[in-house]
Amino acid sequence: MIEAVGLTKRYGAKTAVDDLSFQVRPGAVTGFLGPNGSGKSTTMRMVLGLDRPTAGHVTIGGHPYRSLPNAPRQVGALLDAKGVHGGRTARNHLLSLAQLAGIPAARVDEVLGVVGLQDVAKRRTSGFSLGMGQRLGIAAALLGDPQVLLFDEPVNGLDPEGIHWARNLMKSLAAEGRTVFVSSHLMSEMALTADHLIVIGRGRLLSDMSVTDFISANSADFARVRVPDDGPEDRQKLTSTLIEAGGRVMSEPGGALRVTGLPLPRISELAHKCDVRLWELSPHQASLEEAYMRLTQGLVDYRSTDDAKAGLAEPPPLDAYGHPVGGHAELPAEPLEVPQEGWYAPPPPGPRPTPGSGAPAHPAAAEPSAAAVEPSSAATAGEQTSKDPR
Ligand SMILES: Nc1ncnc2c1ncn2[C@@H]1O[C@H](COP(=O)(O)OP(=O)(O)OP(=O)(O)O)[C@@H](O)[C@H]1O
Repeated sequence: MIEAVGLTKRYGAKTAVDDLSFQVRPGAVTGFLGPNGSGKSTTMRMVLGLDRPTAGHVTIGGHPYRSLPNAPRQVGALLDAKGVHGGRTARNHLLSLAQLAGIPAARVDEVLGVVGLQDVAKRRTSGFSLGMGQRLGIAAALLGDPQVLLFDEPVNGLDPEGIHWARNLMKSLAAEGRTVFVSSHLMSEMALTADHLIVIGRGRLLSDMSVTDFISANSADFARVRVPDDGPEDRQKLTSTLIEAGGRVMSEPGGALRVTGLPLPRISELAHKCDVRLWELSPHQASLEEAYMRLTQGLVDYRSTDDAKAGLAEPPPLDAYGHPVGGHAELPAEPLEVPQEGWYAPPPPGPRPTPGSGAPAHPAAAEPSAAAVEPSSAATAGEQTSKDPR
């Protein structure tokens, strides 16, 4: 088992990992998710003794990596598939790692077969594709037949067949009772591979639960409701009615409403009761990808200014004037004031301005924009390949 307690890493003013506590158990694949720069690699380097924590500690089987007897036989890791000596053949690269760790040469041919590189074993690694490099890194991690395995973005560069293979490999390693800790940006991939998820953002723990719990907690059914475009008052009236009936209502980009907590027939009934015509009433399920993006929203360091995925972000609620208010996902529970005039030019928050003061020209405009340790092996895990200049 890997156990982190209060794990913290600062680089000058930058806190890469912030008071992180978690356990990674044997017999399961644990996915380690977070946006770019959220601290996944730094955490893995600290697990492998390549970076020294600023505070807290992390152990494998109760010991810091550096105190483990014959660590390469106990822990295998793929951190950076590019960290291979390009002049060596794949086989020689693995042989040198095996020799350093006292692993018999026969194991090299075994792992080359496991990762499907037996036919290119005598080729220099400088000519390897990204996917071949990843496979070589995975072979290096498996070399010592370790009980604990860490893989940093192992499917990076793999083709669909390779991704499928890597997924099955992780699962079978876990089924053998090993501890498998895999980082990824891809929620969709982790949902298929992992049994347990640890999600971080800006170095902090956001979620630590089984995939099953994550699904039931995050992929709630919802209804999409749309009223005619020329009926903003109807939209408002329906929103108030649905909230009064116990529903949760959120604005979606494009003017639709996302309703949870009420079955479709009840929504239809309520719309009929308050005399609002519907253009759309359809059942949906929030995807895990969407749930993950919502979870990490606001903790993403690098995002394109026109990132289409920003559209998946749940928009904050709107106040009575159509402006976002902080904090909660629902529209305010109080019935909303429906301005009798000027709906298309709602006043900004604060003191009410005089009409025509430059507020958004349409309710939608008032909504938010959418709302290895050298291919790493156990054999090399103790080497100083870290960015941390100690
Ligand atoms: N040696 C270092 N010196 C200074 N800052 C660093 C160093 N290593 C990492 N960082 C910073 O720490 C933060 C976390 O980086 P890290 O590589 O751990 O994130 P990550 O989640 O693995 O990102 P990615 O998914 O992009 O690989 C980033 O802001 C990064 O710039």
